[in-house]
Amino acid sequence: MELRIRNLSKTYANGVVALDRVTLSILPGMFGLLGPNGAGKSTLMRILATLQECDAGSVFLDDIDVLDEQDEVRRLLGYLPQDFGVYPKVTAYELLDHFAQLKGLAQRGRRREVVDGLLQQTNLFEVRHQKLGGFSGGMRQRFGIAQALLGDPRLIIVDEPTAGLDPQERVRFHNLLSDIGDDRTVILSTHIVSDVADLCASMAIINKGHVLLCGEPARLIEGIEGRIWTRFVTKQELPDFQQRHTVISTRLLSGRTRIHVFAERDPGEGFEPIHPTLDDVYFATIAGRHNALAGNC
Ligand SMILES: Nc1ncnc2c1ncn2[C@@H]1O[C@H](COP(=O)(O)OP(=O)(O)OP(=O)(O)O)[C@@H](O)[C@H]1O
Repeated sequence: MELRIRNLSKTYANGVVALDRVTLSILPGMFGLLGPNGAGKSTLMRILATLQECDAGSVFLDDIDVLDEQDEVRRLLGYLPQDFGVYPKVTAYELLDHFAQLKGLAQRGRRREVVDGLLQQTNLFEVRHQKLGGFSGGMRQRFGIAQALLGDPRLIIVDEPTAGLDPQERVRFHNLLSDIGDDRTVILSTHIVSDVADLCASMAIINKGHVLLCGEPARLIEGIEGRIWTRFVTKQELPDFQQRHTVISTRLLSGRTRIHVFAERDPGEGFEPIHPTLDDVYFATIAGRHNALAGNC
């Protein structure tokens, strides 16, 4: 299903503008919503999940008015919130079975089939009789996906799902998300660039409530080819380079500081050109240096 968000705005009672005329079109497949903490991602996800009201704008899922026809949307929606809590003293099977009942799966045999199927799909079948309190972060997140998939939703929203996962769990979780994104619309909100680079066919970067950039990751990377330059600097040299160049990122590499700068032409001073990555797209955009390619959001 296609999700069309138009001029969506939200200001909290304390005056914080969390979303400012956000406009995005999201097609089936995996869509990455990338932005730093506080960018407005969770606010947007909660509004799309019908859990929070906006001040202005419209959202349509095909021809369903998301802001108005909430029951209809909830039937089609799976949501994994950022702060997904579980009851520590019940088992994975028991809690999923409980959620399935809440979703309206009344018939016991059918419910068992669905619950077993989801536990298998999320690789939790072997541990289904263990208490959720003993689950690792990765297992909990996979359980979160299992509950989000109840009712076979067409739109799935996952909010910062990989934060805190170890590398192995992250890969496992990525594989799971990639499977479910095959035939559904999945929105992945994250501040981790590699989540989007690994998984998403299309993406947007959001900061301070504004959509700064959107498009296909590969195209966006092509768009800054030839404009990212790198060199090592000492810690003492760094402030001077930051003053004279548009330094978009600094990273320690084997104890030395490697900087990336955004520049239309060779900045000299020993800088070398490099092939950009999605990290460079992200940091250049957040630094306010790269919004010429906003594309058709
Ligand atoms: N209930 C609230 N009342 C007031 N301000 C809020 C509320 N919820 C969020 N904010 C503020 O709105 C802005 C956007 O927050 P939001 O949680 O949507 O961002 P985010 O991109 O999801 O960041 P994070 O990853 O830290 O959750 C932030 O400045 C935040 O402090």
